[in-house]
Amino acid sequence: MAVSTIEWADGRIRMIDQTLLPNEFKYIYCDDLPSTWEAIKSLRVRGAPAIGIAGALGAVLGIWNSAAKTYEAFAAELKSAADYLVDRISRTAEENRCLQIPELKEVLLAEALEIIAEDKAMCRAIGQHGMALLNENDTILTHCNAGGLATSDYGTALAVMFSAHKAGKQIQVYADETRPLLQGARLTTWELMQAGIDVTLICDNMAAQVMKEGKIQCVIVGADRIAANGDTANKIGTYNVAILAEAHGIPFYVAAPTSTLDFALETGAEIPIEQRAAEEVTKGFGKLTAPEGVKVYSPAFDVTPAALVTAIITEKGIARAPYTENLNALRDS
Ligand SMILES: CSC[C@@H](O)[C@@H](O)C(=O)COP(=O)(O)O
Repeated sequence: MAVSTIEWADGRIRMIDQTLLPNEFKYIYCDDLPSTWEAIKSLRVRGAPAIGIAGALGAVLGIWNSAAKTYEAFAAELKSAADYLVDRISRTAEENRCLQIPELKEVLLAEALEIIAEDKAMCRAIGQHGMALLNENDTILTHCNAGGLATSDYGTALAVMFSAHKAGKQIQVYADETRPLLQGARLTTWELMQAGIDVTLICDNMAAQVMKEGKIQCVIVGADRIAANGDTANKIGTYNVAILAEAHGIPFYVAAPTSTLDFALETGAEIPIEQRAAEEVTKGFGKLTAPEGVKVYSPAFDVTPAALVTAIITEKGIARAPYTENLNALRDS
């Protein structure tokens, strides 16, 4: 994407308010921890990598106006900010505890900016590796938004499409709407259209029919967490798509940075699933679409079993089953 999803702007965090897209393109500014937390919680900034960046910049924000005179007082303030949001910044502070506080603030900001730079490089590398899986004139189905808006600028699943398109490959994309918050409809189609990529929007429940009609050559989705055995957590509905892809003999690819791999988890059964508010289902965008008071169950993510994943595209290369060995080898490469 040409626009920057999240960045540091003179002592504040500037981010695109993704809840307003595609109707309104607006930057918002967070100048303290509560506003940063609110932005993450309300999905103004969303997608695993972009949330990580918001956490790192938020921790810096938490101490930017600190009046602490000693490292100990400064570290206590940073800890309460970083505990809440992120830990890489805390480690950096500990490693630089000999510095004067003003210098330390600059070191921490540099670390947060380095996280953004790493994220950008990671996205580009995923794109380069992934585009080798695409053939001329392929149509790809994607779910949710694993694009520039979910990272610092190029995305993971969408990075593959951006890279292929940039390299001159003719590709088309079908984007699942992605109930209940419509990240596919609002964000993925918007990003792809901005890039000039041919995109068609479908409701989630149309994917089987579209596959049956032979319109899809592969599925590419992002991931929020991947267990050691390759089980993959991503936006709710991803598992449905994987089952449909398997039933139609269509390759199902996951694109994610190696930082998404969590080797502490043997399988996806250990991944906790966030529950979201009932109103996101019954009143998503203002209008009540179910009887008032109806019971709602709304898991935000699901876990696709590794057996349904054809390959995992990372910034270090592409891993295939058996994932436990191959992901390990990739991480250490
Ligand atoms: C590039 S990250 C991929 C994911 O974070 C993405 O597909 C997803 O599940 C986003 O969910 P969201 O709730 O919008 O943050």
